[in-house]
Amino acid sequence: MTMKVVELFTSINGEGTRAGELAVFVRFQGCNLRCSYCDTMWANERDCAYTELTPAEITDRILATGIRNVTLTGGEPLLQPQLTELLQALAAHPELRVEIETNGAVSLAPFGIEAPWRPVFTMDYKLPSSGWEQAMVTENFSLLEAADTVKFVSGSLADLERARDIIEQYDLTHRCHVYLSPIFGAIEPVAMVEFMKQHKLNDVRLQIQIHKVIWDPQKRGV
Ligand SMILES: C[S@@+](CC[C@H](N)C(=O)[O-])C[C@H]1O[C@@H](n2cnc3c(N)ncnc32)[C@H](O)[C@@H]1O
Ligand SMILES: Nc1nc2[nH]cc(C(=O)O)c2c(=O)[nH]1
Ligand code: SF4
Ligand SMILES: [Mg+2]
Repeated sequence: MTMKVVELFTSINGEGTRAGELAVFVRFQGCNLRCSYCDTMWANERDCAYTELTPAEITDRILATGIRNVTLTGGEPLLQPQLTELLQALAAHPELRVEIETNGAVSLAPFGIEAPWRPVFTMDYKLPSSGWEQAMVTENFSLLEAADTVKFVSGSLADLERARDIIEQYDLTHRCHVYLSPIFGAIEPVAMVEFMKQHKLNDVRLQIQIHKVIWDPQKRGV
């Protein structure tokens, strides 16, 4: 069995707790959502170009880069049937730090909660602008740990209000990292800072996708 890889590249991580550090990215094909703002919609299409690789081959390619931070993304990486096998193969190399970007619409329960190969999760909570809030699996919040992150990608004040409600309702700042990130180009970051100040959002971080500042925002493989 193989996994569908649409991109495998090294860059700086533009998002999350290791933003600014080098990371190797593995982007998988296919997603169960179609967020209005998705910047990798091409990777979601069934007929997009992908390479079929086994977990062992992906592990070899990651090791060959010499980079220790690994980000598994997509598309939606939790939909790959061999993900657990890949996580187990990567865990055999303890120098690797593995993180998964996931959309909040797939249960985290099968993915290594309490297992030695558990990765760090960055989980989105899809806000109204995405069009997919109804798909959120809120049971996932109780499976998150201190090293994990919940990210709210926001495009309006209504989104920010909703994010604030969810942070409060699930007491997220006491559970894990909490990030607000603008839908690129849709909302002025300054408006997000004003919102944070107005509501005294302690322990919440604003995050801007660094790679879209460094490179053309449409550029792939960076
Ligand atoms: C492309 S998704 C892939 C992983 C997974 N499907 C998810 O949604 O988390 C990776 C991250 O990019 C974010 N993202 C996608 N399009 C964006 C945009 N236009 N502006 C800001 N963030 C965006 C997503 O919200 C998610 O946090
Ligand atoms: N440089 C860079 N950093 C990223 N961090 C998360 C990404 C993603 O698409 O999940 C991403 C990405 O696409 N590029
Ligand atoms: S869940 Fe992630 S990959 Fe899927 S459409 Fe939304 S942003 Fe794009
Ligand atoms: Mg991206």
